[in-house]
Amino acid sequence: MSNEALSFTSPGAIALEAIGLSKRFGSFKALDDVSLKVPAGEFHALLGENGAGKSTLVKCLMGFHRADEGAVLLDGREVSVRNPREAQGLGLGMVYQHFTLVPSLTAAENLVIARRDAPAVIDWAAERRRIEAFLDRTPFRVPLDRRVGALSAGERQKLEILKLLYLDQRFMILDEPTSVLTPAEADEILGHLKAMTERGEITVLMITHKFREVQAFADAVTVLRRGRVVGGGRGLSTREMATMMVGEAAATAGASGKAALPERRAMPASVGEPALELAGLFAEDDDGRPALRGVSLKVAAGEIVGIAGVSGNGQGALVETCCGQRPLSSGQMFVNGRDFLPTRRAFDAAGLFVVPEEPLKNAAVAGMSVADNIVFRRFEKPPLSRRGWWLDRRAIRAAGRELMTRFRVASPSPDTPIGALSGGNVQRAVLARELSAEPIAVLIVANPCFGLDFASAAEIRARIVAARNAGAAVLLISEDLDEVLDLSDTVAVISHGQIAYKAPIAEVDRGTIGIHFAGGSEGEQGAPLG
Ligand SMILES: Nc1ncnc2c1ncn2[C@@H]1O[C@H](COP(=O)(O)OP(=O)(O)OP(=O)(O)O)[C@@H](O)[C@H]1O
Repeated sequence: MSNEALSFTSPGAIALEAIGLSKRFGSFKALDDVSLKVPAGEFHALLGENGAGKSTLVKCLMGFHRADEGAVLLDGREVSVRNPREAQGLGLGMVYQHFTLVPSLTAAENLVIARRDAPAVIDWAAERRRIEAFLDRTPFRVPLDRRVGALSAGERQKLEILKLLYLDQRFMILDEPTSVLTPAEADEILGHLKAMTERGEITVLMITHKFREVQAFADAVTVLRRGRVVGGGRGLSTREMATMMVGEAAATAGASGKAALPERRAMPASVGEPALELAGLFAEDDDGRPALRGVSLKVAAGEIVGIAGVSGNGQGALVETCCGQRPLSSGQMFVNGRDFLPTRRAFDAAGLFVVPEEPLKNAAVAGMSVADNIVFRRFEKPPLSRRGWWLDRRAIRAAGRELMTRFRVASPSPDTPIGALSGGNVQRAVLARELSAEPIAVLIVANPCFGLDFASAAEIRARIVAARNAGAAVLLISEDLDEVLDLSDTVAVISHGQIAYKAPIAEVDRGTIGIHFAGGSEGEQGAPLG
């Protein structure tokens, strides 16, 4: 396979240098003269706020995009990477935010089919020996015979990395590799990678928004801002990195992620009907297995109930059933004491708003413009439409533009298809649509800050608390335990499709939550808390 191409690089870690890379999308310059040097065996972090150009840069390195200008050197020799296959042949591999494994195959089968030189007729016994010998040389352990669909998120992420190592990728690009992991899983995986860099076996370039990980694992950082390199180096403090990313004033407001939270107004003392009540929800996943097994929960007006848990314990199904995207096998949902059936009309009548996770997939139309996506829920109402059917394009554009400014959605124009925005900006646009409505009686949000840079995360969390202060009942479902602990009045843990624990925030301690997390998803060894 790649041996020929790899022959000019040294046997261990590969050094990479990008010189003066520029990339335009139409008239928009996503990368402007970006240079980056990652010596062999370095663990290098790539930072930048949402839309700064991080993904564009690594996509140019991996051959998904062709840079308009600039050069890439591997071990000092210029290479031309025209597509990801060529990147693979040169020893460049990438771990994506989403998993790329085949869920119905076992871990071992996934490794075999990943090989570019996999034979048409596979000698499974020989392959097995080869994989076991390979695994002996790596620190990562995964159950080889288990179907990937039954692996925990941590095990899947290890397998993604093993796949690259199996393919002899010795320059590894990681795009927010820990976003689906518990802090302990993240530390384990990054710790192994760090040790491998120290032994000179691989080089790592990691995109992350987590300063803690940068401080703990990275040897050096490069910071991008609006498509340009604005700083970097070794031994930088969190504050120095934050300032490079967003500028002095914003860094002061948001570096801790907590500073910007508005003061909480006391919850109304009279506890009448809960604004949202879930009563014994049962639902199945796509394979007909139980996903929700009797979820019951009440959320009062002016309260945030935060549901924590290890990824894959029913969070997705819970949000989907509340949105009407997954049928209930049994159970009932009440809003303000009335039976609620999730139809478009019922959402508006009840003042119920939902921000699901992966908003581009679940809450936006990728090919439609940013402005249209933002005003989606108000199309047929004045002033965006007259007599309920005549759409006023100019008013839609103006309303879209106004919300884009308020929620700081960075887009070349209101007419740009939302699918072309960076992940963080899609998130902001969907939040702009759901959080700008008045009044919000019930707000359901899932992983609202997933993939957001620290300043944006602080801003979004502040908006959620503001909605609560204004009287909304908020159901927050988040895999970020710190987020749940920072925002919630009441904390619950979901495990195996059931609410395993629930307590007011004042009575919650991380140890108790850890015990309830530990019943986590299949294959999970418990999910210790960081
Ligand atoms: N295919 C494309 N067409 C048009 N514009 C694009 C395209 N891909 C990226 N962009 C724009 O380039 C800019 C940089 O996007 P990029 O995805 O590289 O940012 P990022 O730093 O990775 O952000 P995030 O942290 O939110 O993932 C954004 O303004 C984005 O809208």
